[in-house]
Amino acid sequence: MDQTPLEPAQTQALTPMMAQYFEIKSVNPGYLLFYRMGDFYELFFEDAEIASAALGIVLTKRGKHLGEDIGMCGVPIHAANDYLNKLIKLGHRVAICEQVEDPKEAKKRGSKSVVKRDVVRLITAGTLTEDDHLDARKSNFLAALAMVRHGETDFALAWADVSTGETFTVDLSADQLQDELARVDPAELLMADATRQALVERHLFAPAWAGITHAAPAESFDSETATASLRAAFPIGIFDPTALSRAARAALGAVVAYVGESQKGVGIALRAPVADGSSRHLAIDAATRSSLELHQTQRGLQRGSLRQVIDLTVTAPGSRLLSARLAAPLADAVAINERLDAVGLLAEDTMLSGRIRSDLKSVPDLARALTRLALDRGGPRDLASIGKAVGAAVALAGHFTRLSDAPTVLARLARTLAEAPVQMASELALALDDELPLFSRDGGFVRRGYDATLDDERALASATREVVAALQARLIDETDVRSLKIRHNGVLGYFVEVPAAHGTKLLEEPHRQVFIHRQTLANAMRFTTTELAELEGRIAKAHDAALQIELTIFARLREAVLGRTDALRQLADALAELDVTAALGHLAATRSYARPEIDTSLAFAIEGGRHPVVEDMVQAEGHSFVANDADLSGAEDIGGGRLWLVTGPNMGGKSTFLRQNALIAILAQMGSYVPATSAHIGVVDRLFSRVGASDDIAHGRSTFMVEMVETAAILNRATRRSLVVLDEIGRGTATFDGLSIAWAAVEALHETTGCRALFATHFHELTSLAKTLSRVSNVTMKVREWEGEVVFLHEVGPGAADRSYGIQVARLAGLPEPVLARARQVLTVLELRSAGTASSSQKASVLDDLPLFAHQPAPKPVVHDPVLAALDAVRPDEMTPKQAIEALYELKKIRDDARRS
Ligand SMILES: Nc1ncnc2c1ncn2[C@@H]1O[C@H](COP(=O)(O)OP(=O)(O)OP(=O)(O)O)[C@@H](O)[C@H]1O
Repeated sequence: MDQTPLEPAQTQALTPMMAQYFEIKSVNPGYLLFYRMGDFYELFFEDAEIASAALGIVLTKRGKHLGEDIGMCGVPIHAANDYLNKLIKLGHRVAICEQVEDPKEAKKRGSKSVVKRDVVRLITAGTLTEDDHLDARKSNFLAALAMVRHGETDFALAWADVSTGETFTVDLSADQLQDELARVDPAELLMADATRQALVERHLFAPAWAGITHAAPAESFDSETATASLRAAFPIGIFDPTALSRAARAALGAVVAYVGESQKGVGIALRAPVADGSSRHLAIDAATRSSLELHQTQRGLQRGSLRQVIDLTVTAPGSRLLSARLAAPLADAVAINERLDAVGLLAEDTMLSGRIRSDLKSVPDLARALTRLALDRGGPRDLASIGKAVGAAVALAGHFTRLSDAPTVLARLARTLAEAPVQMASELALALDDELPLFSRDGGFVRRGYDATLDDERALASATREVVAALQARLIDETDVRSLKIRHNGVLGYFVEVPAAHGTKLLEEPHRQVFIHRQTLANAMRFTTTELAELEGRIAKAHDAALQIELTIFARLREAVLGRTDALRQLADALAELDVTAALGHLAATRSYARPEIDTSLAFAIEGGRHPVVEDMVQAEGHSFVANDADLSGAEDIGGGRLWLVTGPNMGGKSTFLRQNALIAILAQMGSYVPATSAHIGVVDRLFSRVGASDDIAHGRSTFMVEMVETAAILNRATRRSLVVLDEIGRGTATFDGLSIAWAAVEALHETTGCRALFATHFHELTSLAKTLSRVSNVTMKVREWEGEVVFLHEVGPGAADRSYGIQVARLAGLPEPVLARARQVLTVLELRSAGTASSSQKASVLDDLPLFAHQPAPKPVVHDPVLAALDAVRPDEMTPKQAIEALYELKKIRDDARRS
């Protein structure tokens, strides 16, 4: 244990340890340095201040540097993971600096010499591999954004989940950046300073990136250097870096460099990159993702998101794949139908899907275990996980044998499962014990009977323990101390212990020839003997020998596993895909979802559609969800898809109806059945949904400004194949401006874009557009008025609402009655005025008081009352009875006079 104090600097010279600290710190800028000292990681100077504040641990001092106190705080090794987790979640990066030699070696160089230390690993949000740090059901991506300029500016994004090895690249134009990053949702984003600056200048740097972005040196984005490093990182033959664009090469190069640097020479375990062309996917922009609450609600919660409702997977990798599919539904009818065929079979054959799901439950996270082994960070439990996964795959493959005509996807999965490396798995099952330690260095993980030499060494070790017992019995006999015991602890090793009362006996002749005193405690005395020391040596040797054999076996098994990396990765993919398929089948079967008909038409015909999340909530409250139809189907020859104008009262269910149709499109295209009785959807290329406004105060944009920027994006980017779902465009400004903008937007969507669209509005004037625009129809959310109350039927029917029932809703919300009464009064006059039937006195009496907030009830005029004034003047305590009677008469007289006047 190296506890060399940081001596107060008498001169400006550094102590050797501080010199070492500064040297290591200077090559790892931007990282909190966890500097190993004995059983602690210590942090110094500013790092200590940051960590103590972030972790709530005590900031102490340790010596001085340049006359100033050196701040210090430390975390114990055994609890370091928890502290690391906290720091990483707060966006910090940590360099782990270990002692890389035995302190005894350092001592040999002189008593003042410092133990050699080096950084063995950089821990950052995007490069985590341990289960302790990772969310099992979430991918953890490190992304790098590269920018190259040659006339036009090109961008590319590369991203990798270091824990599973999955790696992707995509080329992007400037206007795709925000959407793609919202899809990938990286834990850490790298870019060169110049790129960041250029993005900021062009208003392309999204505020959400600030917390996850780290600067990477420009050199690591060099596409030429990258070519060489990529060739080294990925096996030739599987991947050719020159097939990538310059930008993609640069981005991938930066990912590889950063991962390599973070693992400090242990190597990188990434899979051959997949070019993830965004044209394969249904494009969903960042605002749509957040408005539809796909992965989390707008308040950042999992509960209430679409994912939470549809994720019935039973394994963590399955859940990650489902999440990825939800983030990137397909845009290719053939591929979607292939997925649906597989889901369909499992939805119908509930026996089969039940068996599959029950077998999958015990399948461990193969991909992450494999990566840990590849990075030499894995232990016996990772080996066992792999064996278990292979074993389960074989059992799962068995379920498919009776299927004669399996859908393409299931047939492919069944083939991969059947090809699982069974022999390797049986070897693992033979070798590994049932109870396993976390680390191989702890030993005791090889099953008895697997290796004869190991069994011999173990027998020797336990035999020597029996010899210890025999020695104890002999020593008791020889000394006649019945309470003599041979014990063991970490400091002394084996020793003889006798109660204090007998200690002196052993210090005297003849026993002092045999017993060597080691320690005196309050009530015991400890000794050793030459024989015991020898025995201890033999036990340690046998134990060491056994451990060495176990480590060799571990290394061999690890090599065998890594030799099958490709097959195992494919197996991991297949298991995850099977889980997703079975989960979607289960979802379809248990929630009455229907298979959507997917083709390349411009159809969008939903019968009995439901909102998957609101349905759950409404049902939980004991109500039933009202299903609604939508038909936006169009055709090229009539100019495109249809546009429904949805009017209706507040709280009537407009937003729910709009959102449910967008969600049905997403579910259908990710290859899931949908909450409807039937659905026919011509593949949508882009989905835009603006339901529910949000401020972007952090970005200095008002609600209205955000709405206009987003509307502009839709009008500029939507195509005939798109689905646009818009809620109350134009409400954030003056009525006429808002109405005009909404009016023009509907016209543009109808005349120019021709996309399928739902447009909810409170501007009832818009409904007259249905008369002039051929593909526009009016629908309304039905309500019934009952005893002055409004009853929401949540039912969509043809026609236009004539009123919004805003005041009734305000009443439900608890607005004070006087305000409601006044609102009713104003509303009546406004309605009469717009109908041109208000009388002049109505206009004068109410409208003069507009705008609304000028209507506070006028204070009552202060009327001078002479009786009250006279009464005020009366001083009863100062009056005689006679005066009192006179005052009474006077008051009555004043009252009578006042009445007369
Ligand atoms: N189809 C439905 N069946 C049953 N309940 C529904 C249905 N649609 C909506 N609701 C219920 O009505 C509530 C209000 O719905 P929603 O937010 O869609 O109304 P809205 O018309 O958009 O209101 P606003 O115009 O005030 O935003 C929902 O939270 C839900 O509880």
